[in-house]
Amino acid sequence: MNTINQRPFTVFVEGNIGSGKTTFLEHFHQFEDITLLTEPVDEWRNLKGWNLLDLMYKDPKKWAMTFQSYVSLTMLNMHRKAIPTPVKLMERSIFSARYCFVEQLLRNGSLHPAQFAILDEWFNFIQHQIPIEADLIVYLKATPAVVYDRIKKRARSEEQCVPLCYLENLHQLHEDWLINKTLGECPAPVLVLDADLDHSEITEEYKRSEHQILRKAVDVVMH
Ligand SMILES: Cc1cc2cn([C@H]3C[C@H](O)[C@@H](CO)O3)c(=O)nc2[nH]1
Repeated sequence: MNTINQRPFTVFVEGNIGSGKTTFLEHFHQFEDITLLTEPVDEWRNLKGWNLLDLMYKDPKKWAMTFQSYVSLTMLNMHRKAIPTPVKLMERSIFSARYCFVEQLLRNGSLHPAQFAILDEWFNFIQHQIPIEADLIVYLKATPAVVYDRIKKRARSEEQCVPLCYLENLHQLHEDWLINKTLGECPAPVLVLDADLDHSEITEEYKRSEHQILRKAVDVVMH
């Protein structure tokens, strides 16, 4: 790849909590031409000793603004990270931050409209000042009841209080953003995978995206 000015083929992996994004990314560890950028959850769970994720879930009205402003900073860092490979796979994006999570927190009253307005201004500023491009969005589409069960089994402590209705709302926001195109802008073509499939069947489903992603990687490398 011409590393001077050509950007890598960039894929955002999007989906509800528990839809299998980390598992999907791990499937691509086998390819050396792909750099994987997983969601910086550990940074959100320990910023100078503060677990912002836990604070947000425990008292969203008080901490949602703080948490989402830090999420946006860490996601921006990931978008801007220079990588040596022809393909970059990123877990979520500043787009899902804005159109799924921040939107949800406004609608459920955790963000005051004035706080939302500030986060939206930052999102618009970033959009205009720092071009964030993507070539493909892989949408791990899952049924809310399925991800609810997975979250219980995964047992990430901060998430045990997440109710099914939160996941249903987040699911609908993903659908409106990526499928119905009635919410915000969709920055790339969307490949939908059936994320309800369990571990044994999901590898076949991943292979469907593998072809699209790797073929594009060859294009990037060859031109
Ligand atoms: C971009 C973005 C990711 C993201 C994740 N989360 C939460 C959902 C999960 O419980 C956890 C890890 O994805 O963080 C959030 O509240 N707001 C977010 N915004």
